[in-house]
Amino acid sequence: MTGFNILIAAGGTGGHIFPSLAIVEELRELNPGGKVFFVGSTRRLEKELFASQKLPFFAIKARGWNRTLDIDLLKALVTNLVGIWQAFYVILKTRPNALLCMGSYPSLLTAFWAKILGIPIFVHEQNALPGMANRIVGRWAKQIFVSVPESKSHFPQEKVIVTGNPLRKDLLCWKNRKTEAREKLALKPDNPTILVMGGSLGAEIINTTLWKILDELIHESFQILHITGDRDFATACKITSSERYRPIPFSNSPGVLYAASDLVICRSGASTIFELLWFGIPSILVPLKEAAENHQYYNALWLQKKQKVEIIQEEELTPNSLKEAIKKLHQSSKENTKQCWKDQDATTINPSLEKAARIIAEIIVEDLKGGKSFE
Ligand SMILES: CC(=O)N[C@H]1[C@@H](OP(=O)(O)OP(=O)(O)OC[C@H]2O[C@@H](n3ccc(=O)[nH]c3=O)[C@H](O)[C@@H]2O)O[C@H](CO)[C@@H](O)[C@@H]1O
Repeated sequence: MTGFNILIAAGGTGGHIFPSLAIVEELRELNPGGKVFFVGSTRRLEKELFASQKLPFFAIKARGWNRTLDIDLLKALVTNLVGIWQAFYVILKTRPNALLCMGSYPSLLTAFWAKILGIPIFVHEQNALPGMANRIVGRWAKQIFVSVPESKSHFPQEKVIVTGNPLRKDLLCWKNRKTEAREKLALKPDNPTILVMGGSLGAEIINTTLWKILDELIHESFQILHITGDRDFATACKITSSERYRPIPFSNSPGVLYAASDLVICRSGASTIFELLWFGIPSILVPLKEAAENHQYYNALWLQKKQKVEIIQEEELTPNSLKEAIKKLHQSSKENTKQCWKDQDATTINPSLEKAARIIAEIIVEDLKGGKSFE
């Protein structure tokens, strides 16, 4: 038995890629001798991420389209025509026994060939409101894994399994380790600590609003860990000389940053939401308004039902509204428990988070053992 070739289509943003990396960690154990390949978009994030993990990666062209007859539709058509042949090349080159689609347009183009060639397709959807690519691919899929039950109704029900959202081991292992995390980061052990981040690409609007209240926060003894994204990092380094402010361009291991923090200010992409749930950290969420069909807002509402969340819509994000939200969460934490800012450890709200990657990998491998392969 030499193992199976599995092709994972995950592109565009970290939100599709990071859960797939968690699944790969499990596939390595369950599918020894097998190979995992990735196909995604031509963005820099993917190339760098997969190269750093030494994972074989193919970049193909793909993009979404408007449903109106205009020049944009023509451009999309040309791009996707090129992409679809690139996807065919990837399939020929990797000869996969199965395709796992994590969402995004490259996965749609790759799934098109898998469907024609009879390669079993699996889908994982991270968001409460599924994206268009996954909604289409879901019709061709053998099994659909979803992070939350709320997205079930958008897919053929009989194929759906609610698995939770796969999180990387390197992140899972930092739960309930605040003291150690602060030591590792050389932070003060008792000062309230805020982690500020955008999605996988950073968020300019969050960065600039934070900078306007930074002096006040520092003065009130907050320590701030700020993932700025590459673009704003140089500016962030010049904002203050206070050692209570730590700008970071991007972190390959955000687990330690979450673990050290009492409050997170961020976007509400799916992976971020589940990471907040895992750590049980109160958060201020600023949903990305231009995200398809406003799905980040629905992600934020979903988390709000489970734990302390203040939602600030982009048009309402001002230095004042941000300050008020921080004050509110800080205050309520202090009232709830005297220890709160020190040891606000998560209760395990969703135990499947720990197992999501394993469950998905197991189902795919077991299915392949019983099924026929593409040779
Ligand atoms: C613009 C857009 O359409 N964004 C979508 C994209 O989000 P996007 O990739 O921005 O956001 P997610 O919250 O899903 O994922 C971000 C991931 O990046 C990681 N991270 C971030 C910063 C850092 O320095 N290091 C690091 O590892 C986070 O830990 C997290 O795992 O995919 C998500 C999942 O389909 C969607 O919900 C988002 O709406």
